[in-house]
Amino acid sequence: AVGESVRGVSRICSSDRVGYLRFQDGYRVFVNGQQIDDRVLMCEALAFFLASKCLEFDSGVEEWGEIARKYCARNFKYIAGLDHDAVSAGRKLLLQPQKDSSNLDRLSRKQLSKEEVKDLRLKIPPKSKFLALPGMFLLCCAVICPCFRAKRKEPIEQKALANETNSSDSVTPLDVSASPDKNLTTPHKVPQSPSRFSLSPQQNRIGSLQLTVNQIIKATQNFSPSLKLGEGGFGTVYKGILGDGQIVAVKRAKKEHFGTLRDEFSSEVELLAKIEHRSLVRLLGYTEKGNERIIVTEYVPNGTLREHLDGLHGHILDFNQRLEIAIDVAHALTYLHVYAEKTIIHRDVKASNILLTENFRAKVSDFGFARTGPSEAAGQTHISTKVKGTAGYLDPEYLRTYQLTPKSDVFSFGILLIEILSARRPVEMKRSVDERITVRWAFNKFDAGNVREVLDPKLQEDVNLEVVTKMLSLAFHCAAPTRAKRPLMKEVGEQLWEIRKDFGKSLRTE
Ligand SMILES: Nc1ncnc2c1ncn2[C@@H]1O[C@H](COP(=O)(O)OP(=O)(O)OP(=O)(O)O)[C@@H](O)[C@H]1O
Repeated sequence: AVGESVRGVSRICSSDRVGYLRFQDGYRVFVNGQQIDDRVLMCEALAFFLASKCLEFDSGVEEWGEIARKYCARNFKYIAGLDHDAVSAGRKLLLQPQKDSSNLDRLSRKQLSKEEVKDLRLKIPPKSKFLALPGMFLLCCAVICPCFRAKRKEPIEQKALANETNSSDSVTPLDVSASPDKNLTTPHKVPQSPSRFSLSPQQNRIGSLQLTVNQIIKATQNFSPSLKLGEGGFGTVYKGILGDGQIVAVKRAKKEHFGTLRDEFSSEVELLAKIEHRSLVRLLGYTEKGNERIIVTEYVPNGTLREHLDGLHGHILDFNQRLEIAIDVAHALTYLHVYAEKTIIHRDVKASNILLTENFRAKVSDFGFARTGPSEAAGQTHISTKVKGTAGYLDPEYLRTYQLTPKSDVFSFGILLIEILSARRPVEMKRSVDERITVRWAFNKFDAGNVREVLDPKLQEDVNLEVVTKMLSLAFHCAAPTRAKRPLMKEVGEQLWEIRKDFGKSLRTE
C-alpha cells in the first residue's frame, strides 16, 4: 500500500543521523528525523555525507548510490558541488546524468507514519542539527543572522546627544597618504582611538575633517527624522550637512545594541579606515563617546541597488548600467581581497549594501561584518566563531564549516549577479515553491535554454542572449557550493570585462 515502507536504513554521520525509507515507488531521505522534500537540499546533504565518506555509493547493503543516481544526477552535476577529487564514485554520477524528476516529487507528497519518523529521529541539540546540514542556510540564517530578524523601528532618541553639546570629543579624520594609483597601492594607517588624524589635502575634498559631536548634531539637525537615510541592523543612518556644505552620511549605532555591536563597530572603523577605492564607500571619520558610536562616511546620493531593482527611484537600470555595477562591485571586492594591506573579507555582499552614485556607478558599503582573513593564495582559512551575513547570500560551505575565505564573498557575488539580472531577491518566499530560491530557479531556466526568462521583465531592451548566458554562467560558477570550484574575485572581474566587450560588440553589430 502507498505509504508503507519496504525497508528503512539510518546511519550516524558525525552529529547527524541520515536515513532513508524505501517504498515500492522510490525513497524518502531524512536528516535528523526531518524528511528532506527539497531535492536540491537533499542532494547537497547527500553530496556532503558522501564527500565526508560517511556514506558510500557502492556499499552493496545500503542504497545511497541508487538514491543519488535516481534523484541527484543533474543536481550533483551543477549544484551540489560534490568533491570530485575526494569521492571518485561521484565522477560516475557525472558521467551518467539522469533526467528523472518525477519520483521525488511524488514521494514528497506522501506522509510518513509516526513510527517511521520516530525510528529515524535523532536526539541531538537543535543547533548542530541545523549547522551540520549543508544547504539549510536559510534556516540557519533565520536563527543566527541579525539581518534576517525583523528590524525594530523605534523612535529616534533625539535627546541622546543633546546633553553632550559641550563634549570635546571629535570625529577623527583619517590619515590617508597620497598615492598615485588610488585603486591599488594606497598605504593605510589605522586610526588609534582617540588620537587625531590629519588628512592629506590633495586626497580629501573636505580637507582636514575635524568634527565635534556638536557639529554632528548640527549637521544632522540633532538626528532629525527628516534627514534619516535608512536603518540597518547596526544603527540608523542620517544625511549630514557640514558647515561648508559638504554632505556626509552619519551612521549612529543603536544604543540598546551597543554592547553586542561593539566588535562589529570597531571592525567597521578599522577596515574602512584602511581602504580607499572609488567603488568602496569611504570612511571620513568616527567618534566614540560614552555610549555613542558614530561613523561619518562619504555620502552616496542615489540610493541602494536593491531600491533601484525594485524600481523605487523611477528609473529602470538598463543592461549596460547593470553590467557596470557588477564590474564595480567585482573590482571593489578584488581590492579588498588582493590589494588592501591585509586580505579583507566583506562578509555581507548584497544589493542593499551597494550604493549608487548619480551616474549609476556602484560603491560597496557596510563593512560592519567585515573581517581581515587569510588570502586565498595562502590556502588558509579563518575559523569564525559566529556565522555572519545575510540569508540567501551566505556561502553554504562557510555555514557548514565556519571556515571563512574570500570565496565566501565570491559566492555572495554570484547570488548578487543573478539578482542584478533578474531583479529578484535571492529568496522570494511569496513565489511558488520552484521559484523561491532564485539561484535555483535561474539555473533551471538556464538549463532549459530560457535565459531570456531570467532577465528582469522591467528591462525593455533586447539584450544579446549570448551575453546574458555568459553572465549567468559566471554567476553559477561563483555560486558553486564548494569554494574550490569558485573563481577568484579577480578572475570574476576579468571575465566581466570580457563580457562587457562582447556586449559592446553586440550593440555595434545590431
Ligand atoms: N554612505 C551612505 N550614503 C547614503 N546613504 C546611505 C549610506 N550608508 C547607508 N545609507 C542608507 O542607509 C540605509 C541603512 O544602511 P546600513 O548600512 O546601516 O544598513 P543595511 O545595509 O540596509 O542593513 P544591515 O545593516 O542590516 O546590513 C541604507 O539602506 C541606505 O539607504
